[in-house]
Amino acid sequence: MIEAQALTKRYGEKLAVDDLTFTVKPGAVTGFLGPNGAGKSTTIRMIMGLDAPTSGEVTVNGRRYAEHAAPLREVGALLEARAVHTGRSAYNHLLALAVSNGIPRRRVDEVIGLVGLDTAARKRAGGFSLGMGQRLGIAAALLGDPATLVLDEPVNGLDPQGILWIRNLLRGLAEEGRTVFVSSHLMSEMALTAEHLIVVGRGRLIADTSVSEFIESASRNTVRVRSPRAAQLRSLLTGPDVVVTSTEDDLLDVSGISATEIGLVACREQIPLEELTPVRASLEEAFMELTGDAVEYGTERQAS
Ligand SMILES: Nc1ncnc2c1ncn2[C@@H]1O[C@H](COP(=O)(O)OP(=O)(O)OP(=O)(O)O)[C@@H](O)[C@H]1O
Repeated sequence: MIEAQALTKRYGEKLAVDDLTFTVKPGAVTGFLGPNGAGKSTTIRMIMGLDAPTSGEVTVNGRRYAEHAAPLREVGALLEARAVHTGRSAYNHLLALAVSNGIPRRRVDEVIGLVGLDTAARKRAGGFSLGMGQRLGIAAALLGDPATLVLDEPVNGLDPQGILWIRNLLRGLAEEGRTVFVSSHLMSEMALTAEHLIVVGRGRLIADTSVSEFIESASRNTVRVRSPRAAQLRSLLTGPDVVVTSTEDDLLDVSGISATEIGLVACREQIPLEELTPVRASLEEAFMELTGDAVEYGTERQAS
């Protein structure tokens, strides 16, 4: 559990984090979203005790980071999305961390297995690809078997397999009952990984909502329908909320009625369909809409 209470960080004139209050609960992946410069990394650094708040506070599992006797056992973090540059093998890197934190040696083998680095563990970590470096970083975060995990932009620069792997891993860790807090500026990725979202802009809280609520509220979902008898189908799609637009003779963009209902109407009237696609592409747009003011405000302020 992570609890921020009126958390504020000022760097000179710059208010990087502005009065943030939120709770990150166990048992779910919570996405921490915001445009560049929104204050995500600063917030994460304060969670991890790497930066002191100007005012307010943030606790992990009920205490400030520095107050934990064995912080690595409470919270694990992946702070930088790049490979570890080290002459040590992955195994020795993890072993050194374990030894200096009083973590038993057998846990090193466990985390290596967990992140799938078995065959590479004895190789020099400096030669790792970005994806392997991420796995090693996550192994280090998991070393103390912490109840809470914090990851700053873990999918940056990863290929699709790497992204899928991280997504499944984070979900699995949340299913085990852990608190998983993961920052990103990619709404689409978070929609697939997280159940809950905390959205910030210009250091301020913009939204604290479930992903499903966010998707529901995110502009109207549409259905793309292609049919050689589009005009006839269009005349049959009626209802108080139904809006149909058309950019091509055989193409309809329909909102206010589900793909299933459209399919049933077409079937009943024996109208052939060549395409029937629910379009949920407005997520990224909705995120831009939500954070747009915050970004514009930032530009204005910086310009003045
Ligand atoms: N040490 C620092 N000194 C001065 N300003 C800082 C410092 N660290 C961050 N800032 C400023 O605080 C604001 C928030 O930065 P932060 O890195 O936390 O944002 P972010 O949401 O993580 O952005 P990004 O997605 O680009 O990483 C930015 O305007 C940044 O320039």
